[in-house]
Amino acid sequence: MALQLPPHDGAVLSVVDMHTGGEPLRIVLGGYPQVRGDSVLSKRRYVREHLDHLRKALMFEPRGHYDMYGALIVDSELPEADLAVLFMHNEGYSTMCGHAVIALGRFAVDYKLVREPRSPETQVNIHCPCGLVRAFVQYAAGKTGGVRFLSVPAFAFATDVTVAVEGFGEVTVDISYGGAFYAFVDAQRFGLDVSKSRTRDLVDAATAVSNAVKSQVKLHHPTSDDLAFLYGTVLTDGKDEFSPEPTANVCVFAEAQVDRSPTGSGVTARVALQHHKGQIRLNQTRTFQSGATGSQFTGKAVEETRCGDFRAVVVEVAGRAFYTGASHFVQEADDQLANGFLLK
Ligand SMILES: O=C(O)[C@H]1NCC[C@@H]1O
Repeated sequence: MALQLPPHDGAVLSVVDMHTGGEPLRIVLGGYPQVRGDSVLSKRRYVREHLDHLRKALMFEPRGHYDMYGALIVDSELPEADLAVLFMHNEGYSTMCGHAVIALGRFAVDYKLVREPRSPETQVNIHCPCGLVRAFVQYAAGKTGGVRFLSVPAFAFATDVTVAVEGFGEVTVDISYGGAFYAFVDAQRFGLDVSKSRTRDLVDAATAVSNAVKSQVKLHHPTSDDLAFLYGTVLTDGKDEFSPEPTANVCVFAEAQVDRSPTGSGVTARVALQHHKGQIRLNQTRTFQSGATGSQFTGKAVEETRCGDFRAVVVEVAGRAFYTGASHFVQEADDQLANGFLLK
């Protein structure tokens, strides 16, 4: 039987679903009204204020789930951008998402959002809320493959910051920026192992750290106040000194959401931190592994630069994304749960 839309009221939301290292990405193809704003950051504010019901419809149950992630493609104000994107998750809208950039790089080539694709790599300039991110998509014989991207300048914001964490006492964290701010802590501090412990225990510890940092540390970003918030906490295996062996981490972001991938923006921030501490040199490639799924990204600092007063680096992250499907989502006017719900 051919796919036929079921009875519905109102707009149909069409999406393509992908995953990068296990982390979902639901890309909106159609059904959103026009997103107003003269910059990507103002568009991010607009969707938060006017279109948040659509985020909930797509991210929450029954169409999504607690840990769903999405991308809405919008117009960019930058002439060099091929597309701009707003990221969405269980709590709102992030400023950077590496796993999404890896998926969107492929998507942009496959869905012809860029000029003629080139072998061996096609460049896709993706304007994220944090700034312009340059993605390079492997392309051969008409097929897209792995993606590497150069993110916005990343920097260590503060190291060895002691915060009082509810249930755990004083904890010393590092805070670093990779398009979004993260706190970093060795999971051993909580008697946990990022690859073996129960996800619920990792989430509880990471969430307690995020709450403490949010309430006790004032963040700022040189270019915009919209970027100055803590996105999450990355628990690590503590293996920060350079080694050819992978190092594992788990990222808990937004409202206790768990990244299945090694977290592209987290890897960016972690490489910046390692470079700041002299644990990794320019152009040394490190492998980062998700404690959740074992999936891997590579990361390396490729250039020293500045971001305001901060000494920063440009970090390259690489990984692979895959398609999982495409859907048309509908709502019925008399469905009391049509707007979505989450089980906590
Ligand atoms: O890869 C990343 O950067 C992201 N994945 C989910 C949380 C982060 O935005």
